[in-house]
Amino acid sequence: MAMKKAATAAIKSLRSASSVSASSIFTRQLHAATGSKKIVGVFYKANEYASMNPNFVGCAEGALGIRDWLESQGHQYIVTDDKEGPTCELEKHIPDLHVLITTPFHPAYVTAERIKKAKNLQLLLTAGIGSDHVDLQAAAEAGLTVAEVTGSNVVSVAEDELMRILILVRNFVPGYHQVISGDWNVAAIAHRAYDLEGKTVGTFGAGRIGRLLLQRLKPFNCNLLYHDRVRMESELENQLGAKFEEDIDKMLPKCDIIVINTPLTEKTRGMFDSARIAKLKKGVLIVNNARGAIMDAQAVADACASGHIAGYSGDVWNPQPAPKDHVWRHMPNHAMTPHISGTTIDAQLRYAAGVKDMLDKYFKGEDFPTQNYIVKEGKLANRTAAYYSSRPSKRRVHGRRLKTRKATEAHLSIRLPPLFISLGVFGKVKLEMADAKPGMRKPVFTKVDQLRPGTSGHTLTVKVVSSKMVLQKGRPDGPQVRQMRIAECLVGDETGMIVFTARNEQVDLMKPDTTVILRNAKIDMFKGSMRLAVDKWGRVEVTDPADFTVKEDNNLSLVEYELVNVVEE
Ligand SMILES: NC(=O)c1ccc[n+]([C@@H]2O[C@H](COP(=O)([O-])OP(=O)(O)OC[C@H]3O[C@@H](n4cnc5c(N)ncnc54)[C@H](O)[C@@H]3O)[C@@H](O)[C@H]2O)c1
Repeated sequence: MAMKKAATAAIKSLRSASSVSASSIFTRQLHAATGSKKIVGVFYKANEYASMNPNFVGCAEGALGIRDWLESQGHQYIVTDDKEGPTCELEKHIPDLHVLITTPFHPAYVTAERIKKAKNLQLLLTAGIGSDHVDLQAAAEAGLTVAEVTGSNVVSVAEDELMRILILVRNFVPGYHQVISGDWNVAAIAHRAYDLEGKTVGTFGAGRIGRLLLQRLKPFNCNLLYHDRVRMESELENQLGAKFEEDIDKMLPKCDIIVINTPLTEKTRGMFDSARIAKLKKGVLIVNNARGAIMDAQAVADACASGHIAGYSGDVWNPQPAPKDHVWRHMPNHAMTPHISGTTIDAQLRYAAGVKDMLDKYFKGEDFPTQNYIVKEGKLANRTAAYYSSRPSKRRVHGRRLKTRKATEAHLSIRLPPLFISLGVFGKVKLEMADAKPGMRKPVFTKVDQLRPGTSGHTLTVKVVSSKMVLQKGRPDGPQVRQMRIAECLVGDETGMIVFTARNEQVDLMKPDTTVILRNAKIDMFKGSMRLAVDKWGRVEVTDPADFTVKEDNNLSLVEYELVNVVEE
């Protein structure tokens, strides 16, 4: 009950999300204090399974594989699964912890009350995606930073959704039970088993997971629909073969299968109530790996009982762990599991790497990757404010300067950069953030004019046109431990030119007329324009001179982008 209240409060309190202003809040400076930190992690306990796989880092015993690393730097790291009630282990550490790492799979509900008690708290990290278990408004008011590992388990969830669709369409679960119980009754399965081909599948939400699902569904020759706050670029729509539906209530009744892929917000909480469900096709199948509370639990159970919903599958519940008497455990035609889709071993390694990367940046006073912020030092991140805003008609997106107010969303890359993590005894593991594939991925070379805001993971061959040192701190033989040098370089190929920000040793490589390969480069925005950079996950390599002439009259860094309001109809 307490957990339910906390989650409700988290969303309710966001009603005034857009009214939180930097001046009205008490900001606990994220990077102000140095020295030893007390870090607490709350993860599910694995007991006898903990030692079965050295890469099982997502459990309490595995502790994200960062214990040795943290302790070697003098930090205190406490890990528990005990998260409920006034005497739980987590509660004991609330008054003096600096960082709290939580996960959606075993959510520690971070209520306003807990935040108030946590006087030293600076940073809340979600190992995974979805921070609705945190009272974000209270976190913002306390000046905290909340960040998650955006993109870390999107492939895991999209694959799982595809599996659930097939399980429901084929009426798989009763067949499995027959085998276990010694039965053999083909008719009991076959009378309601179908092919996926030719069915209409609609996703409510087409962000990272929704798009990956559409991509995976394309070869099945379905009729693919999507509804989202913002329409994709038409090129991406064509690639995915999906049709945009502006009105959710016009899309839903067309669907044989509905998949939920939006966050839980004030707007999506309880959206699928009995009235909306009544308007769905009789016999509809629903897959929901997004959040349990997007559904009215009883309405779903009733519709499963009446047959209006012919099958419901997902891994998310409200609350979690689901109580033994949760109505979804006992409704007919369900294929529910505990919250597992986003915590495959591959996903664990990715979100562990993401958490480690953010902690490292936190200790060094560096910013996190922009897309990870949910609340940044007391201010709701743009994305959060847009999703959670109580004003239904507006959304801020990053887009090219547009003549009309109606914009398509800037390309949202679903290819995220590779991450490397040193996992203590497990050694160095190569990780791909979103499109994980075993082994090394062949780099795909990009041309300069294909670069877009908000993208990363680019590999390009460019010539250095010019290089100008803009910052130099510390001498190699000086008292500072670290030297810092930054040069702004113009680099380009036959399609265009862009400013590349070179740091430290990179500066030495960026000599005019040199040809370099920039591996895993990313776009940073500086005063509304794009700049290219290569951080520690990428590489700058000098290569053989290229034979192209740089197209100097197409300087992408001179194109100004702005945040535009997109009016939803
Ligand atoms: N089950 C799991 O293990 C698991 C793992 C990861 C994520 N998730 C859930 O999936 C959700 C989606 O993840 P993602 O990475 O695709 O996020 P995302 O931010 O990339 O995409 C979310 C999409 O939902 C859209 N949206 C938000 N509010 C909307 C509204 N009211 N109406 C229409 N569209 C709306 C956004 O525009 C965006 O395109 C997460 O928020 C999380 O709750 C679950």
